[in-house]
Amino acid sequence: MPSNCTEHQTIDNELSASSATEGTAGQPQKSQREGEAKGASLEAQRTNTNPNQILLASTSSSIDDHDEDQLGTLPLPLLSINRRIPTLLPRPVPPPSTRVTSSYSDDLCTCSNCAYFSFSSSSSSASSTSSSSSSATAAGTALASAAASAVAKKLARSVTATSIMDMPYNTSPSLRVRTTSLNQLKKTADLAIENELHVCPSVMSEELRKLLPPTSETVMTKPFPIRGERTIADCTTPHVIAMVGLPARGKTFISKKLARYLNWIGIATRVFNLGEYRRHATTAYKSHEFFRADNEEAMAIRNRCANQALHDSCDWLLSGQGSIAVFDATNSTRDRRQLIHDIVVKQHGFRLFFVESICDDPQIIEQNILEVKVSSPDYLNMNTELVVRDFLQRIEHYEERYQPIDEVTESHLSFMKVYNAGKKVVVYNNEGHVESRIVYYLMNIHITPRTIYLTRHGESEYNLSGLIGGDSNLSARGHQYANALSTFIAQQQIDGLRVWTSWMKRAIQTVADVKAPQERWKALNEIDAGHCEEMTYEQIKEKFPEEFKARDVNKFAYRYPRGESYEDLVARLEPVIMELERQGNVLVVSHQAVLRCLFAYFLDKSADELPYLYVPLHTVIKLTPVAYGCKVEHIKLPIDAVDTHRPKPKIPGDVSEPGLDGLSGELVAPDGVGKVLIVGDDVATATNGNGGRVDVQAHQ
Ligand SMILES: O=P(O)(O)OC[C@H]1O[C@@](CO)(OP(=O)(O)O)[C@@H](O)[C@@H]1O
Repeated sequence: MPSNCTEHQTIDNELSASSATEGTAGQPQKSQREGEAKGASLEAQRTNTNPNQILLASTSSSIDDHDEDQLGTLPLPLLSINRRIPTLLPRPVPPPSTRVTSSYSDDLCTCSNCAYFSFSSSSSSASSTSSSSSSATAAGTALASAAASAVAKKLARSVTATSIMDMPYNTSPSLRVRTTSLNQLKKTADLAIENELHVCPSVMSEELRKLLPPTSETVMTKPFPIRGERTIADCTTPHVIAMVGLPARGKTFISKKLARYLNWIGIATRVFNLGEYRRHATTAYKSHEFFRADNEEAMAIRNRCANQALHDSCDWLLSGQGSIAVFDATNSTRDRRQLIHDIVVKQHGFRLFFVESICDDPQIIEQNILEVKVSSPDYLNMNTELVVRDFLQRIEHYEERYQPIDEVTESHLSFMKVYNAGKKVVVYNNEGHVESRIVYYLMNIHITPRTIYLTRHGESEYNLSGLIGGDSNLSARGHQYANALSTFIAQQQIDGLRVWTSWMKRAIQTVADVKAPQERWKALNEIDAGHCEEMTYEQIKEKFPEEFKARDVNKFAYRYPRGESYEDLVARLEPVIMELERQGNVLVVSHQAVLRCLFAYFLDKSADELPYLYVPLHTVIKLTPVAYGCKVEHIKLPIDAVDTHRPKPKIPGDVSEPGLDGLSGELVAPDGVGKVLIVGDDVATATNGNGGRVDVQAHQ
């Protein structure tokens, strides 16, 4: 867009700023190949420096038992009030030469507002540095009139005959609808309003503007921010989520699960578990006596640990490393909560949200003790019965002082109460986007035992020829897998199983014989490779070498021209995860990239690891929730298939390094995620555990 028009310059600047804050915008158009290599490496640097791209793995171990309520009488160490409140997820702004201000920047404006014309590239740097807003010079005007017809022609061409490759790259999936609108636009261009199309977008009618292809500007319309995009001010304020509740009420379960979810959607979150602080500070735990209110020595230790954990949570947020700290402790007295409020809200200006877990169902409590307390380091080598007895006494000590959050006396707090693992939920003073998402997520999770089965479709015709994307049929071996899968599923006798597939033929054909209710999810469709659809990796490298290299540099953030990135996929899959959380037993039949995203959610994998997770064909991944983690079993059904896994090459863009040969019987996943269970020809025998190898990893 010409930038010496004041109006345009403003828009340019906005767009530049917006490009700079978006994780995916700013890729040069085809005509600017010169700058692409540089742009790609800058993009990589830029995304690498975005802390939000690096999902923080929870530092908490599988250890639970943080139920260290405190009296809240000791003052917490004073933290500096003047410390910087971090603007989360800072993103260095790329130099102007690499910015693309707008997808219209190639277009020439003939509107009366503009006195500047340029036939050159879309990069804003040259024009923005050389121009001034008042430079409606006579020369410019003369040039304008001389060029007017050429401009009109060029615009007409660009509107009516824009090839897909000339379309802007920075399209978000949520906006894909606009691509379709372009066709409408082309038709419209033939009609009477052609003249209007020749004006710059800033002076176009709102109606017409809506039909133009998406730009970095329109990325803002995403339903919620994803990694690297902080379009909602609420997300820039650090949050402390403080748990509340008696011991064995599932606080650690909620904390860890919530952190895993938030990290997965791109909000860096870390759990600060008080039990771990206490165990680190002392090995003095001998029995429930430690938690008696009149045990002064122990109480002093507990208070010190609580102070330290809260202090560390705030420090971590202040350091800018993360956005949400989950303070996993009982926080079961009013005084303690007030103290947390004073530190978190009054002193630091952070947001504070309490999540109280209330449970009076003895079965749930007992199950919790048996599942996670028995294996706690507090009870090493202790007989289960003694553990249960000791723990119940520990709970009694807490009950003496426990004050549930009170709507009247603590009306200034924001909180939610979860009763009996989600039977009832109360939300009070809920504020802002982040809290709403937390509430929504916690309303959807449940603790009923169930199993999730993930599998890719059977081998497809495109898999055989190495083509990515498309919508091809199953190969002959793919059909064999479909048969084997239906046999396997039938043998598992899974209660109330539901089958979810993408809309792709290869996925639907794979479950043709599976006897269970089926649902098709468009959200489960494979990553959209845009211009690279139906090409082999070699062809992409040949035709778009810079693009191919850029993907290897940062595969998670890389967005295919007119297609999607893994980052986009995660955003697209959030509703699927939410619904999976609500369901019982589900078989999900989808695709390599999509299943990597789902798998990463369950295994708490970082954005760096996610795009390289090993999800081979003809293998069922069985996920069973256990304690705070997930048991993973890879069950390879005995039908050969090609291996479509392309490991991260040492040199970006290198296709010479071979992937794994799926036929060679490689057992261990290349990235160490899970192991492979090879079942013999007799699926029934092997999967019943009487034959074959069972290699299982539990991920906490
Ligand atoms: O992100 P990468 O590693 O390219 O993997 C995704 C690719 O996997 C493929 C196969 O190469 O998935 P699938 O066969 O499961 O549909 C492609 O369609 C898809 O583009």
